[in-house]
Amino acid sequence: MKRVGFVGWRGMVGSVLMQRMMEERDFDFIDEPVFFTTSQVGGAGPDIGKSIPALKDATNIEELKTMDAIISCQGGDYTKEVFSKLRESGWQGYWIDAASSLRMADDSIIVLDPVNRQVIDKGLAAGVKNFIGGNCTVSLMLMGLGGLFKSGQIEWLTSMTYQAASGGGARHMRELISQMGVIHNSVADKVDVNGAILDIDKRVAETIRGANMPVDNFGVPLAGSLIPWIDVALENGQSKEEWKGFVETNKILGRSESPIPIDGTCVRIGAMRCHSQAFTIKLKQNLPIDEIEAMIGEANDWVKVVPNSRDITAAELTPAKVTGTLSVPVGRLRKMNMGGQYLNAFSVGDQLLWGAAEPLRRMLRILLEQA
Ligand SMILES: NC(=O)C1=CN([C@@H]2O[C@H](COP(=O)(O)OP(=O)(O)OC[C@H]3O[C@@H](n4cnc5c(N)ncnc54)[C@H](OP(=O)(O)O)[C@@H]3O)[C@@H](O)[C@H]2O)C=CC1
Ligand SMILES: N[C@@H](CC(=O)OP(=O)(O)O)C(=O)O
Repeated sequence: MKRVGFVGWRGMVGSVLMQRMMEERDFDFIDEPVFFTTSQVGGAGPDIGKSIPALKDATNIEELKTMDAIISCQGGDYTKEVFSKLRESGWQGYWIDAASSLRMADDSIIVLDPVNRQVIDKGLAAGVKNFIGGNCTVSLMLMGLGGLFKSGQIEWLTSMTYQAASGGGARHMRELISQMGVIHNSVADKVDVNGAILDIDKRVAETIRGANMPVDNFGVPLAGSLIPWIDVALENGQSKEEWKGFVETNKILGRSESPIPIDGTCVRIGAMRCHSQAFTIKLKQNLPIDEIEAMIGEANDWVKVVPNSRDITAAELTPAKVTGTLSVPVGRLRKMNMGGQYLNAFSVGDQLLWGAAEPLRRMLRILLEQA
């Protein structure tokens, strides 16, 4: 692969992508990395340990056309503005994208190679050129429960999510921290000197509801609260985030013709960058728990079964533990009161790594290694 273009490399997802590409020495496989920008044309690109040209205009189709592959973490608006013009110009290169805009298009594949490498390979052989990263909750669910999906044991599944602030972008992460600070400041004189808890609680509640809470990005307080709605509303009452759980999962698994029913409620909580999910899984058979644990744990190198005991769960199955790592722990595995075919599970994963940047990085690497 001679020339690879990078768009959106300095954003939050793009920065994690750059970090991972450096760690894995992916740039060693690229003859000419070219960095683009929508705002800093002519400026300096990132330090990747080899010389690169000055930043190029990410909307210049003639420049983009000279790339063998382009990887974009710039966002859906950019993709909508540039992608079709680029294809209409006759460009035949590979397009790898973090944005959701092209995910459900017939000529694109949603990439998560530890789960759907066969779908990717088949697509490459058939000449598919568009490879899109999946929604973060979907990718993290499949990294965690991939073994159960692969075994064909899932009849249906619900996912109740606990999604981090980072899913909204960097400004949302900052706002969550500011909200936490405003809350603490409102009771600092009482909380640190053992003040009466009901007075503290009253002032905290007033602060959370008050005009001083910074809510420009979330629209409402998240710290000390939660938001049981992510993304826009659909006519059937689902949020778009909930809709993605069904359509994207089945597309990734290559079973859009005979889809597995999946639904749930997506909730924003005050974690920084780890999404957690609680699952109710209806199995096709009453399998023993140790068999289920083996299926889950053997599916890929990153999933880790956490024993269903309190201390290990509290230590291992949390955003605090997982953040910044590629590990995807799955725990709380137990049969439910509804019967032996009903399995409870809980997973945690970093939504900027497996949820966003890592599947893109690995797709680029697949292309680089086959070139
Ligand atoms: N956030 C998430 O969890 C996920 C996001 N995605 C997709 O990735 C896209 C990008 O998301 P995200 O990385 O959060 O977006 P960011 O807002 O962090 O970055 C997007 C672009 O904003 C520009 N920008 C302007 N000011 C700054 C600044 N101070 N620092 C860095 N960049 C700046 C950069 O473009 P330029 O250099 O051209 O100015 C950058 O590439 C999303 O729109 C979405 O489609 C996908 C999965 C998860
Ligand atoms: N919607 C996700 C983040 C995201 O960017 O999703 P998508 O790539 O499907 O637009 C969240 O808020 O947590």
